Amino acid sequence: MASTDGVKIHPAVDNGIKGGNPGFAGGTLTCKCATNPVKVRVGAQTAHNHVCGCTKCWKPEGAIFSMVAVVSRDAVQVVENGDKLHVVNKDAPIQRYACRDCGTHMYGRIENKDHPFYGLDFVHTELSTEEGWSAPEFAAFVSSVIESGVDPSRMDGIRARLRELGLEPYDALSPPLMDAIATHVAKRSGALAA
Ligand SMILES: N[C@@H](CCC(=O)N[C@@H](CS)C(=O)NCC(=O)O)C(=O)O
Ligand SMILES: [Zn+2]
Ligand SMILES: [Zn+2]
Repeated sequence: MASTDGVKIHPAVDNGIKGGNPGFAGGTLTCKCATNPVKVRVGAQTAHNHVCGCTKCWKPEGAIFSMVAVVSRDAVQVVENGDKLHVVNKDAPIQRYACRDCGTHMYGRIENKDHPFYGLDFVHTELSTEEGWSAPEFAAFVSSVIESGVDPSRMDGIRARLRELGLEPYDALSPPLMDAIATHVAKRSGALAA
């Protein structure tokens, strides 16, 4: 068994995971700027919260994983200092709106109506002080942390720690989400009845 001593994943999970509150109805995300922070109101509970090891998702200082959940785009509203937001990469499927001053990603949006997750925005609920957001359920794109410079020799310990936290590690999304994507593709191609 690989040692999990001192393996850090993300501040929101490193000391144990707090359960979400099903009745929770949303809160406000605030960027890291000391003055004039960007504020984004998320007016609903999130779903499919997970930690993501990919290089594209925003991570807090020192973390090797991001924590990211989805919510209906209709529930997401920029309420303060939206002029500071810019899209990190206009060509990516997920357009991530980041604060120009502190770099925090405030929400990610899909504009391609054919994308399996069209209609959902991606948000980092740790940016809110409210409690009750849906808890992370699994770990996605785990092998991708190597692309950010994590030594491959650390992977056994990282996967063991994720399992210890109850975050089953996958190298893409979780099987139910991968199945949902494949079903969407098969219905579009006609391989499955729409
Ligand atoms: N190995 C790649 C994986 C990137 C990736 O596919 N990320 C997933 C999970 S967030 C995705 O859906 N990306 C779409 C996007 O970045 O727009 C990396 O780490 O950069
Ligand atoms: Zn900022
Ligand atoms: Zn990601």
